Amino acid sequence: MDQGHIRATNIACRRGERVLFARLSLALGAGEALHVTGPNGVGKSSLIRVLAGLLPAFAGEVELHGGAGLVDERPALDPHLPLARALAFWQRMDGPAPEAAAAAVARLGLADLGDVPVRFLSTGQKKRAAMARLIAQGAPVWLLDEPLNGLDSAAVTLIEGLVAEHCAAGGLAVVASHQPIALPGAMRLAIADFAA
Ligand SMILES: Nc1ncnc2c1ncn2[C@@H]1O[C@H](COP(=O)(O)OP(=O)(O)OP(=O)(O)O)[C@@H](O)[C@H]1O
Repeated sequence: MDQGHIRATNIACRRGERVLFARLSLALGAGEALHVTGPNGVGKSSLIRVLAGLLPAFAGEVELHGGAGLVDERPALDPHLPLARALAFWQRMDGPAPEAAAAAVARLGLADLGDVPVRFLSTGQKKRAAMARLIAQGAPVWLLDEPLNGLDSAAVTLIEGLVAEHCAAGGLAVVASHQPIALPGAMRLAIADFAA
């Protein structure tokens, strides 16, 4: 995997008329993880979108090196396609590694769901499918917005393990989660500390 890094310097985020946070800086390199915490509405998703380049920072700079993969609440896969075809589409777009894609499908317990249209998958199955796509992407930088939403306890443990493995392999992860997530050695950032 290529090495990635991400650095945000003195960023602020404005949504509508409100500045959600300001003077927020962070830096992560290979092997590091950051847990972004805070209550509903504090700006966790907004920070992830600023880091992903999907939302311009109101102030400050974001530098991201290496490919980035994003998993958030938005649909990751075509809802009309059977799961296997939806994943294969992205694997052709993203991925040099079909073996990694197949291994991810098996690891995430999706192997028997290949014929099921994505729109019929349960909330937890959709989240696991989004993670399978992310793994097959092979990007060093993972941006995860509430990756545990809708997951049962076994799937929570699985996602925690996948993030740990990604970091152990030299990737990095920024994980926004209002609920606890076991990320050994992770830094923590409470967005409320940067309220404007
Ligand atoms: N496009 C928008 N225009 C105006 N306000 C917005 C917009 N998008 C989000 N907001 C507001 O910005 C605030 C932060 O939203 P955000 O989704 O980043 O919070 P969050 O910490 O991820 O919350 P949650 O834990 O509920 O997912 C909220 O008050 C939300 O209503």
